[in-house]
Amino acid sequence: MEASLHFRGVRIPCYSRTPRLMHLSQVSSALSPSRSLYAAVENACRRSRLRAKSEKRRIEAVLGEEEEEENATESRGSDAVPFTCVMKFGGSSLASAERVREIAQLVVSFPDEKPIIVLSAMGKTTNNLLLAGEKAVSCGVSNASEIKELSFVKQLHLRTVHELGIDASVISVVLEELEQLLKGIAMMKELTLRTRDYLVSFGECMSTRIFAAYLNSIGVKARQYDAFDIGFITTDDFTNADILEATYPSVAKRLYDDWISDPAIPVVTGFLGKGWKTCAVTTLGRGGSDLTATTIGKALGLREVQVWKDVDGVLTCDPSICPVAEPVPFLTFDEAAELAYFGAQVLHPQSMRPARDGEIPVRVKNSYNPKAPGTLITKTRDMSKAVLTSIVLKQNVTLLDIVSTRMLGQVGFLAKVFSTFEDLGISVDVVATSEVSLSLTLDPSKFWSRELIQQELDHMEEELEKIAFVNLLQHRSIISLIGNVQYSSLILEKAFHVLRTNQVNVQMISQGASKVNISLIVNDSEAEKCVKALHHAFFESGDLSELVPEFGFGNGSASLLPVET
Ligand SMILES: Nc1ncnc2c1ncn2[C@@H]1O[C@H](COP(=O)(O)OP(=O)(O)O)[C@@H](O)[C@H]1O
Ligand SMILES: N[C@@H](CC(=O)OP(=O)(O)O)C(=O)O
Repeated sequence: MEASLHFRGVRIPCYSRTPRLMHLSQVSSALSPSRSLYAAVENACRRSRLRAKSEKRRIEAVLGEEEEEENATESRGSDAVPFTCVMKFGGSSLASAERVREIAQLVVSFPDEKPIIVLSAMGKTTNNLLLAGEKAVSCGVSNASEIKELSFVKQLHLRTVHELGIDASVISVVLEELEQLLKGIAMMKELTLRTRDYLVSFGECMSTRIFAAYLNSIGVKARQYDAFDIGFITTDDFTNADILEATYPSVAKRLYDDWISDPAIPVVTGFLGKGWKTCAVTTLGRGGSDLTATTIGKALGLREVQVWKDVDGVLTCDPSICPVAEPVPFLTFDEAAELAYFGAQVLHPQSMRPARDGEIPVRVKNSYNPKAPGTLITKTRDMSKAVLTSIVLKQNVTLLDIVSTRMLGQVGFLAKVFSTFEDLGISVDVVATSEVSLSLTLDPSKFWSRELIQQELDHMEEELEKIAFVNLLQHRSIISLIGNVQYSSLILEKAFHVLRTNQVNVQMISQGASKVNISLIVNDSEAEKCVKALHHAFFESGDLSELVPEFGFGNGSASLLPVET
């Protein structure tokens, strides 16, 4: 089993190099300032570092020239690279032939850009493939071809190629293979995580083949790439793989070399990689194409990564909860990462990491409304007039209260608790602690990771009960207030006023040393009501500036909008 450590939904694998280890130490400072907790985190870091070193040696042995290639990439420099940006289009932008046409027009409407295109699967293809796989397990081989979701996927793609006037042969082999795979699953009567990744990969493999063929058919030279064939090397954690450092030089070299020998717009599958030990297709977790895009951006040192969505940028709240949510014009990588970790579906939780490391600006745009300015995510921004940026809701989390069974001052209590989580591979989101007690949240839905099922929760409880009294509370929600924690008193005062008015009792609060996030834990049943009320108070009533003397009076909510640096 691969050793790994989870904090705040972030998996820190043993392969990691410095950036992720640094992230862990940043996370440690986000926790309440308890020495024992720091010690626990430090120990975990040390263990992880040692493992990372040995893994690094193994990877380098496998990949041989990694360092040389890295230097070669650096010396090429961004000026010499024939690409200026990544343009990533998600499933919501690619739901039909008409949308494919519009996206192609959008790509060519920026003549100054030399893009690398990253695509997700069309529409709801990934969900349909997953459902088809689940049905195949129990439907019997002779019925596998008739699975409703398979027919839906087939029809969508065949109709699309037909309507675009391109040859169906670009996807017919892929579709045949897909059907064979479902028959195989039906025969085996099981769907492993590895097979599940292979199954969903057909979505991105088809959308990119169709898009590249369409660009070529309208006279725009394009070349399709499967990410797993061009150097996207990942851990072997199927359904939630991590990109390994070796990916950056490999991908840069392949795209660059191909361009030099035969220039064409690259159209790359998002979401997919190749496990470094198994060599099997892996996926980067749901919504992982954003991460593919920022990885390519960093690999080639590009000017910008654009992620095209179906909303006008990152919004002040999930629009399905608050339809009046407004776009946030500017964000820092830290704010965007926090927003994504804490459940804002608009960005993949890990996607900011390569962008932050490579300092590549990320622009979130609306493919249905390209003129809208969107959200620009950069390393820094002027925070002097920013109070609250966005409210994020993560539902169905589990709250765990742990109280040491020993006396006050017991050495190593927190270290033991955290090593239990490490051993069980359980991800911790929010933590509040005193010397002998600890409250934390776990995310059982973990849609970008394996399921934390009841059995695992029971096992965890059993382990922790060896050293502590444990109280497990399910169906809780984390409301994250992303913004300028310099104004935390103001934010908290207002938030608590709203919650008190709505007769909601906050069960846990965590601000820690994070500069951008205050988390409040409430019951699931009250969560949406709270978010709506908070959004109304912070973003719809427009009087927040009056509470911040240095902002001056009477500026209204507009004065709270961030200013680009
Ligand atoms: N804070 C938020 N800002 C913007 N969109 C959000 C936010 N929270 C949730 N969403 C949802 O995220 C969706 C966009 O993300 P996603 O579906 O992953 O796009 P794509 O599939 O095109 O990559 C939006 O349609 C919106 O409903
Ligand atoms: N198709 C994959 C990967 C992805 O990134 O999708 P989207 O960009 O549509 O969220 C998924 O549905 O998870």
